[in-house]
Amino acid sequence: MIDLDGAGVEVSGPDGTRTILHPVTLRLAEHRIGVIGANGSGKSTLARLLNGLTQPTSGHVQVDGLDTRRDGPAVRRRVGFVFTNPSAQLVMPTAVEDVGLSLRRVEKDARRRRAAALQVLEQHGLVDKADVSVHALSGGQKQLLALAGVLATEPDVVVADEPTTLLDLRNTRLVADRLFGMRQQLVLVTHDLDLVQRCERVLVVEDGRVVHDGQAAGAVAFYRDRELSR
Ligand SMILES: Nc1ncnc2c1ncn2[C@@H]1O[C@H](COP(=O)(O)OP(=O)(O)OP(=O)(O)O)[C@@H](O)[C@H]1O
Repeated sequence: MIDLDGAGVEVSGPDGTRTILHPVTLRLAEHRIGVIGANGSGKSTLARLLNGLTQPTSGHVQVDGLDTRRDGPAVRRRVGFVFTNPSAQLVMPTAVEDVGLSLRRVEKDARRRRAAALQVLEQHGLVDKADVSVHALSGGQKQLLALAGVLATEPDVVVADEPTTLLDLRNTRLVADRLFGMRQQLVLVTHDLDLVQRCERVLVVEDGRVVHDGQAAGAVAFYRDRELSR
C-alpha cells in the first residue's frame, strides 16, 4: 500500500522555483494501476516518488507505513523500479552476473548466488542467455532481464516507467504479459492506451496535476478528449 500525503515536487532553476508536481494525496492499493499523460506532464516524477528516487519537497510518501525519506533502503527493498531504457539498469557484463548483482544482499556466497541467478533466469526464459554479454541481447531480452533482476529480490511493488516504449509489438506483449502476470502490485506509466486498459485504476496527469482518477476506459476517454481539444 502506497500513500501520498500532500506530496509535491518543486525544482529550482535559473528562473526561480517551478512546480513539476502539485501536492497530491492518493492511496494506491489496487493491484494494477496505470498512469497516463502527455510528455512532460509529470508522470515520471510521480512514479519516482513511489520508491524514493525523487523526494517530495512538500508532504510525504509512505510505503506500508515506511517513509521514502526516512526509510529509503527499506522502501527500495519493497518497491522495485523498471526504467524505459533497460541499459540504465543492466550494469554487469553478463546476464547471470547482472541478476547476481541484484541477489548480492540476500546471498553472500558467490557460487550459491550464481546458482540462484541461474534459477531466476530459468524462470524468466533467459537461462540460455546466462553467459551472453548483455550488449548482445535484443531490446526485448534486455527489458525482460532488467525485470528479472528487479523481481529476483521479491519486492512487493513494481513501478515501471514506460517499460515498453522502446520495444516492438511482440516484445511489448512479452514484457506486458510478464508485468501483468506477476504477483506484485504494478504501477505502470505508459503512453500505450491499449496496454493501460489492463489496469483496474488509471490516473491521468496533466501539467503536474492528477486530473482524473478512475477506471481505465473512463480515464482513457477523458485523456483523449483533453489532449485532442488542447
Ligand atoms: N530534476 C528536474 N529538474 C528540473 N525539471 C525537471 C526535473 N525533473 C523533471 N523536470 C521537468 O518536469 C516536467 C515533468 O517531467 P516528467 O519527466 O515527470 O514528465 P513525464 O510526464 O514523465 O514526461 P514524458 O512522457 O516525456 O516522459 C518536465 O517539464 C521536466 O522537464
